[in-house]
Amino acid sequence: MDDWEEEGTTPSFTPASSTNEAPQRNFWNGDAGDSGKNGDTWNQSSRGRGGFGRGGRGGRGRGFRRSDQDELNGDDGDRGDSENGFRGRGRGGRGGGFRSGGEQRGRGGGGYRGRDEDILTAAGDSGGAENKDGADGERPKVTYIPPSLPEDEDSIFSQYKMGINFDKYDDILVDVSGTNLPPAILTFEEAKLCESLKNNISRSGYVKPTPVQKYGLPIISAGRDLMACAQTGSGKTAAFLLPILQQLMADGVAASRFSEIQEPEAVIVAPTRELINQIFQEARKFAFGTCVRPVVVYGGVNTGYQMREIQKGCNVLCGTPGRLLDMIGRGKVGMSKVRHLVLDEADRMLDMGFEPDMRRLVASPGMPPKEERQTLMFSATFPEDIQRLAADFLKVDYLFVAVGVVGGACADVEQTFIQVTKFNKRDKLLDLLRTTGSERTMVFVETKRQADFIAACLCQEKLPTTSIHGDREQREREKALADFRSGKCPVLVATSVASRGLDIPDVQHVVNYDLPNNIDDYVHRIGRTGRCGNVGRAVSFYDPDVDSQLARSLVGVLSKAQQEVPSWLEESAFSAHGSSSYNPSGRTFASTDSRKGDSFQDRSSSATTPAAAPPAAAAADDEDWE
Ligand SMILES: Nc1ncnc2c1ncn2[C@@H]1O[C@H](COP(=O)(O)OP(=O)(O)OP(=O)(O)O)[C@@H](O)[C@H]1O
Repeated sequence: MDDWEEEGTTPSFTPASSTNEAPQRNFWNGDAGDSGKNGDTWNQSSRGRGGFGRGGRGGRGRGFRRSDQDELNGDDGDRGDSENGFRGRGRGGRGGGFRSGGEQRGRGGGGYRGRDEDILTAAGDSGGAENKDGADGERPKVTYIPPSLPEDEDSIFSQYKMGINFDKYDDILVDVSGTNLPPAILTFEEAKLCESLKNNISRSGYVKPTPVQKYGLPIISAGRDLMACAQTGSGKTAAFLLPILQQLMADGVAASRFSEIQEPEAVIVAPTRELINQIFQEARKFAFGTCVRPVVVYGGVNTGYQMREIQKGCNVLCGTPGRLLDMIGRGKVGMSKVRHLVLDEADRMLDMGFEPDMRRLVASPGMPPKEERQTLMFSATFPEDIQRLAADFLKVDYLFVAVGVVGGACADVEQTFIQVTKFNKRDKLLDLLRTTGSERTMVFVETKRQADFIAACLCQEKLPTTSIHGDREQREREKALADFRSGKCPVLVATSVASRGLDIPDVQHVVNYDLPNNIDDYVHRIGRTGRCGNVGRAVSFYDPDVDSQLARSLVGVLSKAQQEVPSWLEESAFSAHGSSSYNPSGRTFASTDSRKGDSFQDRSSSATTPAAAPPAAAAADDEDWE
């Protein structure tokens, strides 16, 4: 264990498993840890931009830095079986197949952590479930049982307030491609939902559907497969939950305790524990008062507890991939009744980290083939290469819905950039946070240790701060989120583990202390604010020494969100990539169903509303900036 993480706490920052020495040192301006001088080492090890290229999927700057890899696979990856594990492409992961829990072997336990490295497991992440009752001999049994969820209606239906720009959703261009498109709905009434669902929708404060819901509901109700891309915070979760629940209720499914193996009708997967938990809570809300029972399984929580929850009856199983596969492997859930399979954050679920798990999931015993199930994919970003891969999981005639610019940032987020150096960024952060007062702010950093370090520094400066990252225990992660949500700690320092999907009310501000190394991550991170028609602000620290590879994509995102592009950023983009293909002018719309690149257009019809079809140059333009 790295001494960095062993001791000391701060008034409100208490990373129990990974406490650090920060309070004893003058970290803010001092020379410990990642400050200037030593920061060199720190930064070099953690910001190696060149590492882990994606091969075959280039062009979007989606390379993986060491820390990304670690974060992605260690916890963001959230393979229940491989927390903190290192996972590279094609590492074989779980060893495939479905063994019983007892047979599953440990993940190599322990791990090596050098001073400037995050955890690398000695034996990779092969095999096994996270909680094997100590079977691997080295990992302590996971005992954490999350607190019971509130049962009272007020808590269940606590609402995210619609913002002043909610009605502007109506102006966003929507492009649907594929054949035999079901007509979009304009109101929830048109969706022909059953009474209990309608009541739950109105109790949730939903008055009218967002664009992705207007198109998604009828498409899903018609039984079609769907790939949907819509901006962050625009209601994708309800877009898939409502029609699935409607279908289950119409079919009269009901949870039954009387079966040893539970066979859910719907399976939903998402890449992080917090996100899947959130989706589960949304499902629980919409299913309130009905016979449909959602259950959630994810890593970091006692497996026995989750098995007991499943055994109480399970119609909608929400899970992170590792724990879900573990439950299947243990024979606690069967897949033979699955009619709806949802991949939320689908581009991440099919990215290098999770693709093998997704393939295992669809190949798991009993899982109906794609022709016999409905597969739904949702995200705010959908790179073309991932779309092509996704087609393996979808029926040939799947529909593609693009709300606005595929991969575009939410226009309700005001994006600004500050040029920094590694020597002055901490002071800049402090200056910034001093002006934001008690505004709820998420600060994204690159590494887990950086998260602890910055959080400790901020606490030392009397800014109540907490942190979330993959080295924290699940109990701590959930506590950190709860403290942030409640406002006890209005600043949350996070790694990319918190970049996708989290829907936390009143986050006014996102700070990219370290910019991510790919543009999609940027779009998801800043999407933690400016949700559901609310406005938000994102401030990104741009260090020309390390961030220039992102400049061009950033200019593209800013332009397309009709935001001011700083001239220095434009220059940086220009010089980083040459002038021949540089085109900062943002189009207002681009449908990027990857099938349009080939002969698909001949086979499909395409509807673009409310405005005219995109200009023919749009596709080429899209290529330009990505
Ligand atoms: N029709 C609606 N009316 C009012 N509020 C809504 C509506 N649809 C969704 N919401 C609320 O908007 C918020 C954002 O929705 P959601 O989390 O589903 O966004 P998302 O598109 O999945 O975002 P992300 O891309 O970040 O995952 C939630 O609090 C949700 O309850």
